[in-house]
Amino acid sequence: MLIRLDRVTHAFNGGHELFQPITTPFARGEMVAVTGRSGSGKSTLLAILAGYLAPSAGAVQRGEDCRVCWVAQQPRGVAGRSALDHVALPILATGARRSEAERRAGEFLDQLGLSDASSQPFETLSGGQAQRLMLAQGLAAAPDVLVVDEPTAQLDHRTAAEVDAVLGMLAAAELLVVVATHSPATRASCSRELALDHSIPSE
Ligand SMILES: Nc1ncnc2c1ncn2[C@@H]1O[C@H](COP(=O)(O)OP(=O)(O)OP(=O)(O)O)[C@@H](O)[C@H]1O
Repeated sequence: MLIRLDRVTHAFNGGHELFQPITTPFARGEMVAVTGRSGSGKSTLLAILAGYLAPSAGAVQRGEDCRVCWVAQQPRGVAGRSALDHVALPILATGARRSEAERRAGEFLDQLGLSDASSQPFETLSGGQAQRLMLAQGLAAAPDVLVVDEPTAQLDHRTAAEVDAVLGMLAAAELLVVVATHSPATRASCSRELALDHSIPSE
């Protein structure tokens, strides 16, 4: 077990609880979809899982040395820097030599089908390539848990399908992947779903 939620929910600033209390374990190799209408608390739950936000109710248990990486909804990168540079950065941050960091970054790019875009500047990547680059960068940080917020929201059908396939592959690599999504296709590629639809009304 990597993370366990015990009767976790959240209310901002003394307001209403966003979703009914959740009790569930999360293990390696799982790919969990967090679903629900807009405002149901998907991003909030991701932030709780990532440890960025303490829930207003319930308890979160996290395995020792559980490394979490957050992949944001909007790909963010540095114009003028190559795809390879973006993935090498978290590896360099661990103290690796540049040659070693670039070799390993190349492997992550390859895994995500981005080998051909390795030397392309960030701003020339397509939406799908940029989203996959964010996943490659997240992986390069060697996390146990990859938290992914709406990875396919901005993508066309075909590119979204590519990203969904990649997410499934990551979970198969013994990571825990938790993905907030509105997409039925993304949900279908997950091993289970946490539906926040039965949220508590504000009245
Ligand atoms: N820091 C905050 N302070 C107060 N309220 C917040 C804060 N962050 C989010 N909220 C509110 O909490 C509710 C849930 O937000 P959240 O972003 O978790 O929903 P979501 O399900 O991810 O929505 P979407 O699908 O639109 O991304 C919303 O009503 C939002 O306005």
